[in-house]
Amino acid sequence: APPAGASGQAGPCFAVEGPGSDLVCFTLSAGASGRPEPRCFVPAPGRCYSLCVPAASSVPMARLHRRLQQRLRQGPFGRCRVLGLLCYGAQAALEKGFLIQDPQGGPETERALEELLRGLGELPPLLGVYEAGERGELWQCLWALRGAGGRELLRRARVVAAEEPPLHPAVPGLSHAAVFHSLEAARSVVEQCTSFIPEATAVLDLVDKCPKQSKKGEFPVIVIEGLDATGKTTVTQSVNDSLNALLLRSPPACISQWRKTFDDEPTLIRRAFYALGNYIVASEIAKASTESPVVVDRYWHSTAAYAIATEISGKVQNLPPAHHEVYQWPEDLLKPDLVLLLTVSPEERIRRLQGRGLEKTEEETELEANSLFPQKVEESYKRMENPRCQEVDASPSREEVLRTVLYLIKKHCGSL
Ligand SMILES: Nc1ncnc2c1ncn2[C@@H]1O[C@H](COP(=O)(O)OP(=O)(O)OP(=O)(O)O)[C@@H](O)[C@H]1O
Ligand SMILES: Cc1cn([C@H]2C[C@H](O)[C@@H](COP(=O)(O)O)O2)c(=O)[nH]c1=O
Repeated sequence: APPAGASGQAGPCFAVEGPGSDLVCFTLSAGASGRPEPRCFVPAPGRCYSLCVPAASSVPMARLHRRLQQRLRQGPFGRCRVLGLLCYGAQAALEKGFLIQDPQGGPETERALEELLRGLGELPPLLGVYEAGERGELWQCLWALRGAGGRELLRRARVVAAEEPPLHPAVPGLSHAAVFHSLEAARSVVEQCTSFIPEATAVLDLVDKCPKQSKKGEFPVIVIEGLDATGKTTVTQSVNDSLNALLLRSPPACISQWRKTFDDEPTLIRRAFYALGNYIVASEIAKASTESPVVVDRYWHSTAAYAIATEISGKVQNLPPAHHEVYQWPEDLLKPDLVLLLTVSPEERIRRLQGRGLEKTEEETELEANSLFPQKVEESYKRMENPRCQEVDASPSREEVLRTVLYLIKKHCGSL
């Protein structure tokens, strides 16, 4: 079999979220490298496979990745563990894919993967198959699937552990694939969706009708941010009553009926939709703040924080470091005067989520509230800059939280 690269140099690097949410990194080597095998693979008699989709920032590729993700949850893959895989390298753009661990081995999973890949028809289908060598070492065979059921071995390389990169591999691509820093960047993604999401045209029409470069009026604009069930709706409504303000929210009412449609799309498209929503809200703020104070339930900080936390797998430490460009406010988006971040302990948030009695079971609520995701969202909020979020402990009674919030508004925005 051909070695890994003509010069025998190591191939691309891969990162997979392993047990305990640690990022497990591995690379390919032409022969013995002295490095140990990575920890994320199933031992014999299980089998492991991988597949990758290039360029997560392109709409067709993001859709392809989503299709694969959905298919890998069904049918013959039910017994497999499917982990997110990132393929990165010095020159190459980030690729996103999957590591499929079949604990039983056997030919069914490989056959089903071949069939899945051949059915895609948009990419040269490449399938990584992992196999143990004679001394227990691990090899990756990269197969190109050809017509009439044939396949060609492109490379066979030893799988060895790699050091974790200083930045999570998804960080460099965040500004292209998830956190849009201009109206134009988000608009161009949604524009590419008009042929398969009819609602995208309506969203673009609404955005295009908004005056560009909206300017704030003389009244203060206060944004309330925070995780689900931290009390934003409760606070915004009471602040509104107290200040005789106008209440707005992101995404704005005029596009919220299409939210479910965009929520079902790949993150690239979903994030562009939320980003555009903020520009519509900005024009609503501009108008309203000439007449009264404005309170906004979620705005840009939510859009960015949820996007970052979704894209960055693993632990809170994997987030982009403080002061990274993803935490900066977009230059073309109207800025509020004050952003308050409501925080409560995970236990109190569970109580409030359960108190609302929505469709989740107790166990699901606890899992959601204790997972790393809300921690990453909250930490991202705290790293936002210019304007930064001012944290408010929202665990006391409704009345006390309202008093604190009104005090902060008065302090920052003067007499109202
Ligand atoms: N200070 C408080 N003390 C106790 N319960 C509260 C307090 N503030 C809000 N709640 C309750 O917590 C639950 C969640 O509050 P709320 O709906 O205001 O949160 P939210 O942040 O707007 O949530 P979401 O973002 O999911 O819409 C509600 O049942 C609400 O009555
Ligand atoms: C505005 C906005 C929201 N989201 C996410 C955050 C929450 O989990 C849900 C629901 O929010 P809501 O307050 O109940 O409306 O939507 C997001 O990911 N990006 C955004 O810009």
